[in-house]
Amino acid sequence: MDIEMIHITKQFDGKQILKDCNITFAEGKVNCLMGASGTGKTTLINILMGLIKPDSGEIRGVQGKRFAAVFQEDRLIEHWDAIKNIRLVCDKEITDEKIIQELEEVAISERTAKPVSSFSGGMKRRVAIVRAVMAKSDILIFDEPFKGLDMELRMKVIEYINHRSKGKTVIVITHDKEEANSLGAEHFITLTNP
Ligand SMILES: Nc1ncnc2c1ncn2[C@@H]1O[C@H](COP(=O)(O)OP(=O)(O)OP(=O)(O)O)[C@@H](O)[C@H]1O
Repeated sequence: MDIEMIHITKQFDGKQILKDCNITFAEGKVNCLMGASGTGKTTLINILMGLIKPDSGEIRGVQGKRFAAVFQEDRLIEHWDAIKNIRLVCDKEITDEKIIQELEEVAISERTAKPVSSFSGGMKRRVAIVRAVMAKSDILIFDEPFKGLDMELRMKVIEYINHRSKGKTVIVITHDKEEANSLGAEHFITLTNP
């Protein structure tokens, strides 16, 4: 079943951010959410995930579904190593070797047992991406996931995501249409100011 967000409205401090917003995300496809800064893309996905309550509106197609997300911030536990950060969301039977193998796919082959506080911004980003991909989920959300990654790493990470998110409903927020195309986006939604 597709995800439907129907008549969603949201105000912050009296300012209307989302006004009667009607959006469908196609099930099992890569959906690309675009729009200028401040049009409420992050707010919309926070509402979708149940992290923010809308002022009004309805959401269909998410009952019993599990979300995993890469937010604009990495949201890692800084004093934990990469493996432990990822393990937090994985099935118990996933081995350290498997996690290391996935990290290698995004070109992290050293420091996996060191606190992520010692990682570069781009390394932290990739740990956050692997963590979301390895989490048990039906709906995978990426909010500007490639910030801080150079072109070569970006391509590597796109390949990794494409390979590992097959069959899931993917929602990616990006300003870059080419990036969306490389991720195989088939469904494009553009938010505008109300
Ligand atoms: N918790 C909050 N309290 C008050 N205002 C907020 C809050 N969260 C978001 N806003 C405001 O809502 C508007 C939309 O923010 P949001 O982050 O959803 O936009 P966006 O489209 O994701 O932007 P960007 O592309 O820059 O990430 C902004 O004007 C922002 O300042």
